[in-house]
Amino acid sequence: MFHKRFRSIATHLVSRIVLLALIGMSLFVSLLAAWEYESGKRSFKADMERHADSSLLLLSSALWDIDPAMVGKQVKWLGALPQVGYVRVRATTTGELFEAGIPPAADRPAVLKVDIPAPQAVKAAASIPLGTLEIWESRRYYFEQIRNSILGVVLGYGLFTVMVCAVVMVVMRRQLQAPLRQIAGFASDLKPNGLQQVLVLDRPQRDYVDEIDLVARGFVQLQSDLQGHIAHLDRLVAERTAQLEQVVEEVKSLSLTDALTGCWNRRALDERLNVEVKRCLRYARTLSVVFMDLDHFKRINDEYGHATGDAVLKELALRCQRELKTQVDWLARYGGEEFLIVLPESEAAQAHQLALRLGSVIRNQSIDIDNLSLHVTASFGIAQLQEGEAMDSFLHRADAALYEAKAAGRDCVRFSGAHLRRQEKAPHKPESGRRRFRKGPQ
Ligand SMILES: Nc1nc2c(ncn2[C@@H]2O[C@H](COP(=O)(O)OP(=O)(O)OP(=O)(O)O)[C@@H](O)[C@H]2O)c(=O)[nH]1
Repeated sequence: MFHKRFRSIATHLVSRIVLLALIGMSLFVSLLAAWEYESGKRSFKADMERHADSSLLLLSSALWDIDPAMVGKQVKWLGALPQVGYVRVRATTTGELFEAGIPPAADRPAVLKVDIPAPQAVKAAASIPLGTLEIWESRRYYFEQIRNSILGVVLGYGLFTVMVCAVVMVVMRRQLQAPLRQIAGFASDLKPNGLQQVLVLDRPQRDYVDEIDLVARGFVQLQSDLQGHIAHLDRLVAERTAQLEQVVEEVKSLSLTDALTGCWNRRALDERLNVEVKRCLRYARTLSVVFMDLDHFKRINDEYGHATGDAVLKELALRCQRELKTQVDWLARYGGEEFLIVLPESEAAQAHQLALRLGSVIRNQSIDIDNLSLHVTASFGIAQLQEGEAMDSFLHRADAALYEAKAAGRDCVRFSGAHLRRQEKAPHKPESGRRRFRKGPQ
């Protein structure tokens, strides 16, 4: 997920503390060095004044007595002081020079320069000074002093910084890093179906809350909100799926149902009859169909209008449905004013009985629409499925039988097949214009 290297907050914080400490220390050390140098110079001068005071008496009498050994000894003693770099005594009368230490650069003035007066006892006789005493500081000594002082400060400062960093690391690890890592691990392991998991942090009980507790509390809230949201979405999906299934069912039903009469349409007929024919052929079951066609329906349309024709068709389908007593028989609108009744497990004789009954119902019961009382008749053609017969041929025979019924003067029933046709009177001459077996609705 992340392509950058990991760097903990504690490390970041510690590096910042170290950087800050270094900057602070540099400033502090610079100031300290300057201060140490100045104060060193001041204390050196005071020191030298003290030593000069104590040496002046000795130097004064030594010069007066012209005792160069004593002067040299005293100069050596002064030069041996660790803070003194160079000491020089020049005798005024003889011009003799006594020195100790390493001579400084020519342009460096002496820190202390004092005249050596004549001893008290002869002061009146010799009013001019017997010589001059000059003292230079030892730079090396003072630089060492400053270095030692800075080293102490640096060590102390460094030690303090290390301790602060260690404390920060420990506190950050315990208080921040460990719980944050735990929260991050919990979050990455969280699955949509495991939102009820509870985040438990390995932290001691305390009587206050901190930022980590707030994050953990936020997590609990987020989980609960997500659970609620998912549950809501699940409900919504279930609701929508049910609605969709209902719509699909309705569409399916509409696609298989005839809108006018409510019985199966031609499409459903083809699907269902095909299955029925195959089933009967495989298990050697009987299957019969009855083609039913209203007689002179065109006249009704022509005389009373299309709407009346529709009402007649609806009524015809209704009467048909009422006569189909068993659950297995079913009715389909084949096209126009033509219907097909499918009778599984029925022989032609049973289909005949049904057709006669239906014919009688249609003939004898007027169809009342508004103020009209219409009397209609229907013709029927029957066929029983033969061994190994295809659906088309089966329907074709039933349609041919209907054609015969029409030709025989209508309002009658005809069978397909010579042996059965004998049961009914031979057909009359067919009327011209009667349609033949069709593959689809007209
Ligand atoms: N009202 C209405 N009429 C329809 C519908 N479908 C087909 N028709 C009509 O049904 C009539 C069928 O006419 P024909 O095929 O000549 O049949 P017929 O007048 O019944 O004559 P025969 O069948 O020979 O007795 C036509 O006038 C079609 O317009 C429909 O859904 N509603």
